[in-house]
Amino acid sequence: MSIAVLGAGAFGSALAVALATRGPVTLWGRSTGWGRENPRLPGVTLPDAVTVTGDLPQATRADTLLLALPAQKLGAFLADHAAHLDGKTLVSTAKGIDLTRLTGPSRLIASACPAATVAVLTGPSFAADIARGLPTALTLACADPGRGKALQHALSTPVLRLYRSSDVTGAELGGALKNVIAIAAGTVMGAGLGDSARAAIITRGFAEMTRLSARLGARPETLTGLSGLGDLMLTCSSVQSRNFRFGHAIGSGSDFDSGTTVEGAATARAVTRLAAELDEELPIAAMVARLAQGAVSVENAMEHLMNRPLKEE
Ligand SMILES: NC(=O)c1ccc[n+]([C@@H]2O[C@H](COP(=O)([O-])OP(=O)(O)OC[C@H]3O[C@@H](n4cnc5c(N)ncnc54)[C@H](O)[C@@H]3O)[C@@H](O)[C@H]2O)c1
Ligand SMILES: O=P(O)(O)OC[C@H](O)CO
Repeated sequence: MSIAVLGAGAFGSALAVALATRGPVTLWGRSTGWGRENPRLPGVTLPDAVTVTGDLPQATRADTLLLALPAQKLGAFLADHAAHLDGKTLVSTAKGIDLTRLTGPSRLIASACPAATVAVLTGPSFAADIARGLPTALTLACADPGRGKALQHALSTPVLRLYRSSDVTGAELGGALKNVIAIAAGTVMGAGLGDSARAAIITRGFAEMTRLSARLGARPETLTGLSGLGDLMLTCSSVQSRNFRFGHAIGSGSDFDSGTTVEGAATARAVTRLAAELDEELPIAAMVARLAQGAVSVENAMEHLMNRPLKEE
């Protein structure tokens, strides 16, 4: 299997570093003038086995392409480059729901590249941890069991352990939705509301994740696996998380660099629209969407969530 990573941000670069321990990897990016150390992944020198290129036709000669672009950029990228991508094995690593089409990456890929094999690589993993070779376990989801097994073996390393799933919908929803709840958890901590409040928001957020995912056809056990609960735990508890830090800035009224990729902000809006279409109530996600747009104060958001009608758990 020949492998290229498309998207030379923090995660694409980290995956290239990890997979280069197994053999040659091509890393494609729009701008690659930074040489062997990507500013999005500071302190990491790309090994010789990684070929960095800005030439997409060259990169897409590989049969397996890992798509490491932000979710809101993926649709346009696929539309622009479908001729180079269709027919390949395309593995999405994006954790978000497209705001215009209200679908996850797998359906975006399938509609732009109908002859491609689609897979999703997701789960608890900070780019910096993967690049440093720290032990990490992820989910590799592919509807085709044979192809899924081949990918699982080709993309695992002694420190990057992949579990296989055929539930593509569940795997990608877990990764997208946990980012929304991480913003909520960060907001709680930034506002100084305490660890108990964070536990409550994570737990009730997870209930929203499982409810929406079930409506969209995900298997419940996928949500309790690495791609759902596992990633939720990581992202809601670490300042390494950009979604958590974004929420923390909202809660504490601090500035936040708008150039940072924060998938949960747009995904909260997408989820709110999706929930309305499905007549499903997701109060935390809805509040995150409003907080992220500055449409409600933290105080009013918390008051609203705490004073909803009392209900059964
Ligand atoms: N960073 C992590 O720890 C991590 C871990 C797991 C999954 N992810 C997921 O990976 C995805 C990418 O995140 P990241 O951390 O690499 O973000 P990043 O901000 O570090 O990098 C994004 C990259 O995408 C490129 N890009 C944006 N639009 C593009 C386009 N139209 N064409 C080509 N390139 C384009 C940018 O130039 C940039 O290099 C996100 O969905 C994220 O949730 C990230
Ligand atoms: O930095 P974040 O919040 O985008 O999280 C990165 C990964 O998704 C964690 O698994």
